[in-house]
Amino acid sequence: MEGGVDYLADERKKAEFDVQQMKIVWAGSHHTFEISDRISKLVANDPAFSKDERTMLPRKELFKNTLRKASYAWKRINDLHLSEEEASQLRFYVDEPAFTDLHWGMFIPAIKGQGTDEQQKKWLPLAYKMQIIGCYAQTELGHGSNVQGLETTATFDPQTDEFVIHSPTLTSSKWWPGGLGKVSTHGVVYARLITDGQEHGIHGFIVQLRRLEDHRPLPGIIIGDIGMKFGNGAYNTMDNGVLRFDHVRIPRDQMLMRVSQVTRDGKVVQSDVPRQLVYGTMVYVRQTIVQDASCALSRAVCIATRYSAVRRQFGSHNGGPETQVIDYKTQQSRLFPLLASAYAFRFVGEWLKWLYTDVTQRLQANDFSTLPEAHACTAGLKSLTTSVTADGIEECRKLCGGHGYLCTSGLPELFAVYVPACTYEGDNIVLMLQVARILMKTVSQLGSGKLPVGTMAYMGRIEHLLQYRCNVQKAEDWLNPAIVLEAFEARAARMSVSCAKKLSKFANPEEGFAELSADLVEAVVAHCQLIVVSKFIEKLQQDIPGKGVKQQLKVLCGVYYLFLLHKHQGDFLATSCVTPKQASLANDQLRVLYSQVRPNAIALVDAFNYTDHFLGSILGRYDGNVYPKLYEAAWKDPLNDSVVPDGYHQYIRPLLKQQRSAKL
Ligand SMILES: CCCCC/C=C\C/C=C\C/C=C\C/C=C\C/C=C\C=C\C(=O)SCCNC(=O)CCNC(=O)[C@H](O)C(C)(C)COP(=O)(O)OP(=O)(O)OC[C@H]1O[C@@H](n2cnc3c(N)ncnc32)[C@H](O)[C@@H]1OP(=O)(O)O
Ligand SMILES: Cc1cc2nc3c(=O)[nH]c(=O)nc-3n(C[C@H](O)[C@H](O)[C@H](O)COP(=O)(O)OP(=O)(O)OC[C@H]3O[C@@H](n4cnc5c(N)ncnc54)[C@H](O)[C@@H]3O)c2cc1C
Repeated sequence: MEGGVDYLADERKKAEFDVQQMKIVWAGSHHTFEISDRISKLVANDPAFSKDERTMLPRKELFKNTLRKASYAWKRINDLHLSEEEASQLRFYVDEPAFTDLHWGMFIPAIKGQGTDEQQKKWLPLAYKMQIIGCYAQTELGHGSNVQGLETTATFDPQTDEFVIHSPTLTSSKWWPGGLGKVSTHGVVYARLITDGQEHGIHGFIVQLRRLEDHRPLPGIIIGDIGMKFGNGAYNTMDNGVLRFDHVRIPRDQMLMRVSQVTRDGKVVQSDVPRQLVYGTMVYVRQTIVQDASCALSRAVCIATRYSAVRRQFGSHNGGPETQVIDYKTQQSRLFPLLASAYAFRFVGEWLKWLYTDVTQRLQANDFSTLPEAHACTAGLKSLTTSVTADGIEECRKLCGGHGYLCTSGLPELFAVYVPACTYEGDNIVLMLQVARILMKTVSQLGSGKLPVGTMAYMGRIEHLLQYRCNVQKAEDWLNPAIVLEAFEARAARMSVSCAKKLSKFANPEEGFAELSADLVEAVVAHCQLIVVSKFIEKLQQDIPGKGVKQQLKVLCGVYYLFLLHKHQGDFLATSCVTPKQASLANDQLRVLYSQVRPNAIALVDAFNYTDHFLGSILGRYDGNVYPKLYEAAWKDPLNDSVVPDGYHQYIRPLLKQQRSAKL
């Protein structure tokens, strides 16, 4: 803090809860708090990880700088003997998308999830020591969402006991894989398996792409970067790549064979593992993306909240200070639901991590019963949380007025880095439609004796939910979690049943599904919002120590669900889950909750425990010392290196001269 002055000190004094305890709730445990606190400071205090110039660097320099940081991070991880958890925190706080994200986040998980024990034994030690660097090469120029439509082929040659990997068309070129363009030595490449002239669907293959000696592509491989992406700096630190194969041969044992095996004589043997496990890495990453959504959103909210307390506009009385913009009700009604959503996504992410761990343990014991639930929850929640977060970051930029548009606010880069999350790991609409299929299947099975399970269990009470009438009579009734849950359950169930009824009128169900897809997506949103609300409410049933901490979380939970109710009141009214009067009472209660958040707002964002380095934002500085730092930063722009700009003599002077002579 400059001169030790904390311009937000008065705001911090207003807090009605124990911020230190809230930091632990946010981190998930004492243990994770301690690690994230220590590692974030370690990164922040190391000048090698500085990120000042990122938005101004040309691509080549930017990329080289990322390589430098990634290699230095790896050195620190080894020198300090960091655990896997600490190492992943270090990469997180370095806060620069890099090939290492794909190596650790997809290449290794793909081998772990789809490789046999033998394959894992061979490849994982090399990958763990980074003696090979891997990417996840699935998407092609012509096909991304439709995985079954991929064109790359892997044809078994029984003569040599090899697969021949080939790109038969331009559209079969691999296109997008991160880390592929310039760095990866290996990839898990997804291709159509062909043996004896027969097709056997999409499978993963470990393919070496570059020579380990000099990094040149292996024969038959064309490889490069796909070009600049949205924004300055941002995701351009990543070498998303293009890759073509011209009959590249790999040994048979490099097909990932947990799901199916190809024998020496070219027979395909299915194990008792479901074929959907080929998609398992995506389920894993979608789960991590839900956790990341709370990080990205909380970061934007932290910047917008601190700046809203610093910024003043209008309302000065007798020469006194103007009003802090955070005190405007409109500012609160845009900002506080995002603050509440950040907490909501944190808790649903925590729960999803638990669900995923549970599913993984079951899979290891050959119990595949919970795989559809894992697919539905990861697909639906990935879509919901990334869409809200991407929109939320942009809303935070607007909440910061003009200064939010400056790169030094940190928000443009955060948005540019974050927004592809709505597309990668499954386009959000495509994933919602996957959940819609599962919802419609669940509704169609009601009454068959097969009880819905997991997050669909509420559908088992369909008779009751179809008859439900909300009995809210006064605004405070909306603070009762049981009432809220039932209203959200009834809305989701009724929207699904309504879609199912409409679907049943179509002779061809696929045609009906396509025709009704926009309605189905709305039903899925209602279902996913119910999951988030219910997991927030479940969190509040836990023992949460610390003065006022649980109370603050209750307020945020109320803001989260009442804001949703207000925003989607069309759904609630159309399905007769609430009356117009009850919807209006919900909004009254929401305003009361906003005023309860107000004194705690700064402390609630301090609880994220972000360093100024990680936030990367002058507007979001911990000390609130915004104006001098903005002023100082402007002078560092390369345009200000000279008083008279380059190009003056060539372009400005002749222009001015011409104007003068025209006047004369
Ligand atoms: C400066 C600021 C810095 C700030 C930084 C801040 C924040 C950073 C934030 C986040 C970063 C976090 C992480 C980053 C990580 C990654 C980004 C980088 C990499 C991205 C990688 C990728 O994108 S990899 C490619 C991903 N591709 C996809 O997701 C494709 C989507 N398509 C599909 O999944 C499928 O094709 C499909 C599901 C849409 C359809 O498949 P198909 O086989 O045709 O399925 P059917 O519809 O016929 O269904 C068959 C049955 O299978 C079931 N099923 C489908 N999928 C799954 C599954 N995954 N698991 C289990 N089961 C599945 C389906 O339900 C059907 O079941 P039934 O037969 O029972 O009906
Ligand atoms: C930054 C970034 C990093 C990536 N990293 C990787 C990586 O490491 N490895 C990798 O393999 N891939 C990667 N990808 C690719 C990514 O997974 C795909 O782009 C993504 O799955 C979306 O597929 P698509 O591009 O084919 O979109 P499309 O499917 O072509 O989508 C275009 C539009 O069509 C709509 N649409 C498509 N199908 C339907 C349907 N059935 N019904 C209704 N609407 C539909 C979509 O909603 C969207 O609006 C990355 C992408 C990005 C942007």
